[in-house]
Amino acid sequence: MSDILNVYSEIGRLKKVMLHRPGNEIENLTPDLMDRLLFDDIPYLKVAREEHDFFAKTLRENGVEVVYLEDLVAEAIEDEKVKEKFVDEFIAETSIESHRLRELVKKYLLEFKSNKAMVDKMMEGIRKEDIQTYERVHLSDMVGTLYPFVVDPMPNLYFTRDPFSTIGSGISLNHMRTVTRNRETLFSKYVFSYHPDYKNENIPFWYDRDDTTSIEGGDQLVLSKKVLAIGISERTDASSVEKIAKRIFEHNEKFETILAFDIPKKRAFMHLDTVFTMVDYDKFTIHPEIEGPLTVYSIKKAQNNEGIVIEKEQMILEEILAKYLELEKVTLIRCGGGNMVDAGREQWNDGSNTLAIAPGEVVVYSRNHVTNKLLVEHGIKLHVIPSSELSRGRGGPRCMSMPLIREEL
Ligand SMILES: NC(=O)NCCC[C@H](N)C(=O)O
Repeated sequence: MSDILNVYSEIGRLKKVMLHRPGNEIENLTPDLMDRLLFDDIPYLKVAREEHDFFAKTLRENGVEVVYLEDLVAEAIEDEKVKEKFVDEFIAETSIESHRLRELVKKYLLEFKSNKAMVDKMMEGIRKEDIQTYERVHLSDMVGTLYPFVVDPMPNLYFTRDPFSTIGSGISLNHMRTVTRNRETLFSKYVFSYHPDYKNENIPFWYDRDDTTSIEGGDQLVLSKKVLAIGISERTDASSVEKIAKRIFEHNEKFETILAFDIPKKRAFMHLDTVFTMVDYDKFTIHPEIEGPLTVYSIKKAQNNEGIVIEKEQMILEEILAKYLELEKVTLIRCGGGNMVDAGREQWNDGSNTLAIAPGEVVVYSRNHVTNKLLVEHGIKLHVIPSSELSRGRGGPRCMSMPLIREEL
């Protein structure tokens, strides 16, 4: 077992997890930007942070080591050359066209007192006035007059689940559907390429941010050491699932089957984990609205070890899961109890997006009381966290966490 990265299930006791504490990027979210930056409302940062701190405390109190993305990135760029390369790449991925402004932004960033302060600023976004105050320049000839930012904020960073995922002892460094979220993956690239904990570990990358088709972490579920589930969704292309399957099989990882869940392409169901999460060995939450349209394909290594074989599964979901997880029976716990009104409301606020910290033990949002009651009735132990502001970004406890190490089952 690797003690660096080890995730062979969704439910094994969580030992180490990566989070991002919501930062000033939330204070740069404006109504005009919400659509492009994938928010439906503007969270109140002070309360979002309190809620997030409660989440982190809940995890720590249950024996989980919590590390923060922003700290790992700051530690990864200690070497001055790496730091400069990082800043150059970051700037190359902004929309700044003027050479002079690029140089100015580079100088501005490199003059921050600490790496951590610089990284926080990169995440927060750079307003025009930040640069104007720093150096008395007139920016209107360089960037659109009315647009307030030189560099856009990245408000989705607190959803650490998506830009990369730990799968087995490797990493899927994802290529995201949208420009705004793809920028986030640069931070993960530097963590796994340059952080002292990871740089000499020969970590296999199952996917790379330079791949051309998209795949996001909310669609990547590790059901067991033999089975992965990957959503084909609003954010993940079918061809990405085939690509990652080939790479994982070629590397002789333990996984034998990838179940591709083709779900409706819809904002509310952007990733598989917004409608389906594992809560115990044989229990899952599910949003009832996907059960009708859902099609599952199994992907396996070809007999001669060359390529993959894809088959459409003909059974109902409970039977498919029972077959591949080698269980007698699987129970699906329906979001909102299957009532259309409760299900719709609670799925929208991530009622089916639970984070398992041990078999039968999950973190959930307080607001989804109908689904939470049902989980308890099914014998699941709940760790309930406040959820007024965090939920405005359309993600729940699983979306806000990236496991690095889980105990093997
Ligand atoms: N795994 C997840 O479902 N993550 C939630 C991501 C929410 C974010 N606002 C997004 O649209 O990407």
